[in-house]
Amino acid sequence: MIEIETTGRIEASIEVPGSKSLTQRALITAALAGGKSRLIGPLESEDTEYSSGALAQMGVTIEKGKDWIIMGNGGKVQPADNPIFLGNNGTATRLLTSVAALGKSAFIIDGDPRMHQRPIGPLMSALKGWGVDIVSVKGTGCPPLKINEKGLDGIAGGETVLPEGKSSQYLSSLLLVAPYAKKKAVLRVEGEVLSKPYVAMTLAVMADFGILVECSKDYSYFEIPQGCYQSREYRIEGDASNSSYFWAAAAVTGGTVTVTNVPVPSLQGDAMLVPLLGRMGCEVRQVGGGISVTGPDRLEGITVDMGNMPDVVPTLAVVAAFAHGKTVINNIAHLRIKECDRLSAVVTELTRLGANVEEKEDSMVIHGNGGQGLHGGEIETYEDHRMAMSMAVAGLRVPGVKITGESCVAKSFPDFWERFRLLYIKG
Ligand SMILES: O=C(O)C1=C[C@@H](OP(=O)(O)O)[C@@H](O)[C@H](O)C1
Ligand SMILES: C=C(OP(=O)(O)O)C(=O)O
Repeated sequence: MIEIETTGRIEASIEVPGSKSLTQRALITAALAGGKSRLIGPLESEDTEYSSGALAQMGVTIEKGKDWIIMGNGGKVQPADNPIFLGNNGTATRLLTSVAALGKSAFIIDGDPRMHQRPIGPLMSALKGWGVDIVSVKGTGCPPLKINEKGLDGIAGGETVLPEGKSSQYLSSLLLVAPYAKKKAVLRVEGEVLSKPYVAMTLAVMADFGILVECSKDYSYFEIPQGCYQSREYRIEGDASNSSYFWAAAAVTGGTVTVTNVPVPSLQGDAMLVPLLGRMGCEVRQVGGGISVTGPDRLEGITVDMGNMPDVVPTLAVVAAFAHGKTVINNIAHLRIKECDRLSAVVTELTRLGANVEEKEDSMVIHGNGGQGLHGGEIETYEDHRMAMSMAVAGLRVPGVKITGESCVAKSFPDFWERFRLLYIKG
């Protein structure tokens, strides 16, 4: 357990580790490329360890130093001797399922008990439409999965339908492997696509590695050309989701924090948290290659649709607890299928600290009164890194906030606590 210390106005400048989403995408495109790629500034964490380990099981050579060197296999995925275990890494589970489907042998994709509750049925259905043999072992539409048990070979391609876009990871997964289908791949998506900026990020990384996808503006239709990714040197942006805790620290203490390595514009949709902090009263500026946030004397509540940036909802909710007036966060039902049921967890833990918060089916309402009446407490983190990191921000203003299960930050930000401590321990 960690107890956070309260502090006055924070003045800090920080370089955050590389983006989890970009690292995993670039790993996959580099692994499927022909030739040698170099990733500059990749994220070293539990989740990226799972992804790179899985790709190594599929025969890809990855040398990890400060940069990562990847020898691409040109799309020739090798058999894995053992099941591929991905913990609670939703991104890798969804993205690498399709990579395994490119292989000619059987694969088992598995994860931890929470991953056994996180759906993947819509992706399975779309892959079946491309001729892939894939089953959910327990018949739950969740992992573990068996792929290619009948000895079918690769992805046939043609047209398929993704029946639901509640996780953008289904769509990213299909797009990343589609160039390697035997016939040109076409993809139709039914229903609203949530977390859209992650799809844009996938398309951008594919383009950077030489594959240009044609699509409709609303992401309901895609045509993916056949081809092979081109190996290259690729620089990973700092992680915007993980920067959010530092920007939020500035917002709630009335100080200034500059994150030096999340650029404007960023490939990461979560960088759009910054304008939301601006709407709440913060001053936001582009500084060199980074973004600076200064907290105001008085934060104001806002109404916002966060369907496109689920991972920074806990951060905004914590800031809202220090604002004046009501903050309504809409369109966030997909928070319920993350590392934990994050919608419910955020409401429960903010309530534990004395905040007035309502949980609705797909939204939450925070009734802020400038942080008055908030008090300390032992925060449960539900093995969810974002719960731990976001609730720590409250402890900068409220005495006695203790974070239990703090090691869960290893998923995306192993040295988070060392860096966060620098905000309140001086010298
Ligand atoms: O593609 C990605 O890298 C991610 C997509 C998002 O998931 P959903 O699309 O399931 O909302 C996000 O929550 C996750 O942390 C990373
Ligand atoms: C939801 C997250 O990750 P994933 O879906 O990859 O487990 C996250 O990092 O907040």
